[in-house]
Amino acid sequence: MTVNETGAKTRAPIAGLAPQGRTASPVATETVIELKGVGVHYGRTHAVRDVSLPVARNQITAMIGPSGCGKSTVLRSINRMNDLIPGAKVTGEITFHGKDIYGSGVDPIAVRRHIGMVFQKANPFPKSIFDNVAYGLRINGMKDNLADRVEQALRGAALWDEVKDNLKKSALALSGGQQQRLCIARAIAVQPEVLLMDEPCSALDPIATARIEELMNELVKDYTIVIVTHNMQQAARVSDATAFYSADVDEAGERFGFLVEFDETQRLFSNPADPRTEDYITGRFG
Ligand SMILES: Nc1ncnc2c1ncn2[C@@H]1O[C@H](COP(=O)(O)OP(=O)(O)OP(=O)(O)O)[C@@H](O)[C@H]1O
Repeated sequence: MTVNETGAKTRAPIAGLAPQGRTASPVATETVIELKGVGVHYGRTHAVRDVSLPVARNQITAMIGPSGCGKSTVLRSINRMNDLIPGAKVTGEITFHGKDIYGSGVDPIAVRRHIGMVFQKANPFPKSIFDNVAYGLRINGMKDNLADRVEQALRGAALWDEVKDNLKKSALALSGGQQQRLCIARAIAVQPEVLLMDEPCSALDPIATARIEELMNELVKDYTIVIVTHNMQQAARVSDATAFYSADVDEAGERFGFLVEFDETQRLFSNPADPRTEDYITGRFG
């Protein structure tokens, strides 16, 4: 991977993105997840409207945009985390390998096992390092070779060398960056296919942030990643595709978020199709 003058990384282009594919919903050939006309209500508020985009396998898809435009809301809809928020309702369709994750009979817990999540603030359980990583394995009945699985997850999260002699120590004694990598280990322990990351570095210093970004570049070889970030430079550095969201007010005076543009990261940052994207990435927004 290299970084061009816009700061955007240049890895293999997203399969299937046509050169003229400048619409909000270009088609990726190796689509793992697809959002089609997705909207999210919180009670009577239609907070996010009509989002359509594909998420390509073994790519990092970033979601950027101003505060309150619905990035986290959309992210949470991808593994049914919004189900846990009273009054939240998702409309439209979200497919995982072509299957509607909101279809009747689909178990949201099974969805979350395949599509894991890492949150903004590291949230280890008040348990040992080992038990944090083993937690999901135990509740998912993946108890065979538990120690090996925990070790593999900690290695995968680039934390093993730092904690291997202290696995019984409380996870809460780790630094913030280590705690976030522990949460990544906990998420990957159950071998999901997709990792959703909601501003995973926003509480971290630049060194810990760089380690997580490095780690993402490793993880994407095995996982498909969707990241929400406030940090445009981070989106440019780590992602392959970027979705830019914004917010507007409808005729009834209600504020709502929507997708402005989705494209390969390099192109979105160097030659955005929509003037609203350009205003945002050049700092002229608002
Ligand atoms: N649990 C909730 N209950 C009610 N409204 C919510 C809830 N979570 C988010 N919202 C509303 O949905 C809209 C989108 O919020 P969301 O947090 O998804 O945006 P965001 O782009 O991720 O913002 P930020 O960058 O500040 O995290 C906002 O108007 C917000 O107030």
